[in-house]
Amino acid sequence: MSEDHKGPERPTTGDLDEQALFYHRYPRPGKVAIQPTKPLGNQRDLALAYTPGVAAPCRAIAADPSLAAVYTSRANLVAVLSNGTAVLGLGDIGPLASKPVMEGKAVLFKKFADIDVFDIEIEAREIDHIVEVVAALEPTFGGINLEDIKAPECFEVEERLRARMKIPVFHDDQHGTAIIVAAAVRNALALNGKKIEDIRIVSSGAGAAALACLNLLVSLGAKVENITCTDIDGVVYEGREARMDRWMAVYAKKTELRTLSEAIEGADVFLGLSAGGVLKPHLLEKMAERPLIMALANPTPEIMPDLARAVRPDAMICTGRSDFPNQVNNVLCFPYIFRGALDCGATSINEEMKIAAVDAIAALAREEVSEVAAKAYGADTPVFGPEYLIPSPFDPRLILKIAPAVARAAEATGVASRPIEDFGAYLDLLNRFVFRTGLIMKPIFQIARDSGKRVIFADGEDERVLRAAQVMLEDKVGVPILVGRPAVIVSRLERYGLRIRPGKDFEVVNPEDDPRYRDYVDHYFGKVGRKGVNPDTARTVVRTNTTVIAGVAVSRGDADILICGLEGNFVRHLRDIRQIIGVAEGTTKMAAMSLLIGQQGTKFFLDTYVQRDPSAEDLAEMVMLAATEIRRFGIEPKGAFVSHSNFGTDETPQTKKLRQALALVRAQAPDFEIDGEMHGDSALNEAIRRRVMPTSTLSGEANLLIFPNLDAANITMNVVKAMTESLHVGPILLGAAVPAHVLTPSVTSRGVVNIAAIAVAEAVQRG
Ligand SMILES: NC(=O)C1=CN([C@@H]2O[C@H](COP(=O)(O)OP(=O)(O)OC[C@H]3O[C@@H](n4cnc5c(N)ncnc54)[C@H](OP(=O)(O)O)[C@@H]3O)[C@@H](O)[C@H]2O)C=CC1
Ligand SMILES: CC(=O)C(=O)O
Ligand SMILES: [Mg+2]
Repeated sequence: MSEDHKGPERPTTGDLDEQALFYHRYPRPGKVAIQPTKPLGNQRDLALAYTPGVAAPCRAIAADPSLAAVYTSRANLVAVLSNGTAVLGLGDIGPLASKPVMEGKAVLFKKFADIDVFDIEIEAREIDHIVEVVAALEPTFGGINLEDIKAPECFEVEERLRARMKIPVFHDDQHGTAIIVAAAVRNALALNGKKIEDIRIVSSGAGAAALACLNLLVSLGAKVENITCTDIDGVVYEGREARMDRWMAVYAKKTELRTLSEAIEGADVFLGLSAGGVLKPHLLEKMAERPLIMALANPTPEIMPDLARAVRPDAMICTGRSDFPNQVNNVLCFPYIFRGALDCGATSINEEMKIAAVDAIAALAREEVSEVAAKAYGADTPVFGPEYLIPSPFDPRLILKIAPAVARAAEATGVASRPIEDFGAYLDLLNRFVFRTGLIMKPIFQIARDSGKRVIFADGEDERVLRAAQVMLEDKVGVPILVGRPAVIVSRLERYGLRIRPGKDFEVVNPEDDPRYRDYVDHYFGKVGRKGVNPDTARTVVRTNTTVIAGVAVSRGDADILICGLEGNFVRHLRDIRQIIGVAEGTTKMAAMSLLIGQQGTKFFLDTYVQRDPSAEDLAEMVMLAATEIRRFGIEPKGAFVSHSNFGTDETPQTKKLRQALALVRAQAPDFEIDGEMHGDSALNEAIRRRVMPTSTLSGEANLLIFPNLDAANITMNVVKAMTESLHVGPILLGAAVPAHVLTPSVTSRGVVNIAAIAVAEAVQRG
């Protein structure tokens, strides 16, 4: 055990090296560890995981090797393997010193694509030796990611391994880099109007990355005669005596040019995959109009972007670093190309799969950025252009676009040994990984789709609502109506790069100027006139309180659903809804349910926001409302009244209330699986419950937890949410006369879409 929780004080200076050393050292050395995926808590587990039980999967695999994908982690396990001969731009620092980079790649595989990795650093420099070591690893892995092996050895190593192994072998520095470079070049050309067959390219570097990039650009249309390659010895020309190999020789031409300084004259693209600082600013003056400067050496680029920008304000500039725009780095590719390849059991990663990845990445940069993705970009939401040629590595859409495209290409070219049968289900799976809400929300979205139900948003100027409105329109989940000033809405839509426009795509209710204003005031006064509101106040309120405006719209039938609460106080919004919309027929009070979606599962909590101290009758009523709501998710509710008392271990007014509520629910719905009062662990664990109450009418795990009061429900929900990093969907308001929901200010735009879909589904089912 080497965990050191205390450690020294964090570095106080901004020195990146010092901070990086601290990061790598504490609280335990390194960046990765192994995480078991099965329980190992008792003798029985041990007998299954290890001997004698483990013999069963061993025998099965011996009889049918394809079952390794079923009984072991092989199909999701990749080797990140290096001999340390070209570690970033640090050069030949050896395998041991390369380990932090390989651990780093392992983390990226896991974080971005849920792929498990063993980082493997080998002491092997000769091609034969490397090939033998790697080939011998085939039984362990679903794929091999070669990393930081220098040219020219890397080319032959990869060629020979690809021929020998029946799993993907992919040299990331070559192909991962080439895929991103090709996507960035394609998008840059779309902006500067140049054609790939006409552009002149000069490379600094003729190693693994540079040559692979040039090769891919050639296969996409660039002309070999328009490419000049340079390395540490200057221009690669026909007949030169300095280093030359068959891979470089492709680009060696008859030329009098000898230096980068000469070769860069008139170039449209500078491709730097060599070493820090080799491109002097004055050389940029010689490049063609609107050049593309790709200074991709790590950690220090061939030229720093600010120096390049000072000389060539018209240039599009990319680096390999995270601290500048346009990060052209293979991290945008390798997690996802392997995700797609592993998921279809690809036996290799071929040209078609690489080009599918290029297409997907290039197209993604041109799409609008979702709010989830916008978080990846910090304060400013990017819009496709010179400063945003390719997506950020944190863009959650990368996996959704690249992995299926790669898997399809694998299948089309006959290298998929386990073709994906249902791409819709596959996308759901990827979505679940990305958004976690994906699967449980699916039935709701299905009910909501194409319904045409109109959802009015009281906070129509809010960025989250604007983003949600675009998603709703694209996914046909209801028709948004926004309360807000049209000019503000338009300018914000433009700022966030959203395509929808008021009037054309959705309706706006302008609080400052709407022809229905007088009617709305009359309607509102009719609802609240005898509740202490005079006509003057009503006029002011209908100008200024957007929840009231939206409530009146719904009450008059100008909209079907109300969503509010992104700003302000929950209780005040609820008061407006009570006054204008009221409770549903046959219901006495509203309540609020929260849905938490976490790695450990999905749970509904009741009542987390509305009723402070509900009576037994109130509880029974809200449970019945909750059950209807939960069934919309395609889930059969299983309720537990939770308490400090476990099946009568204590007698308090609260426990009596819970028992009465249980009796009332049972009387109304004898088939409802519900029981109580019980401890929280009894609710979630059948074995624990059966020990104290063998005849409990609840089987399995409760999914609806009903609390005796607001404090207990809200506190528990928030603690669970924070401890399990669960996603909160809701609050889902139960019992309003028409679907209406009060969100909380921390909601995300995805949260807005989720609640809108829930409300639309409710409106559809209510008819
Ligand atoms: N942004 C990204 O995603 C990626 C960036 N890279 C970066 O690209 C660079 C090269 O990596 P890789 O191709 O794997 O390594 P290689 O060792 O295979 O190639 C390095 C190339 O750069 C040349 N070179 C080295 N120093 C100079 C110099 N001072 N002037 C001109 N040329 C020079 C080498 O020439 P010679 O052989 O004659 O020494 C060789 O052609 C590294 O900085 C790496 O970090 C690599 C992969 C991905
Ligand atoms: C990014 C990367 O793989 C490199 O610089 O080597
Ligand atoms: Mg590398």
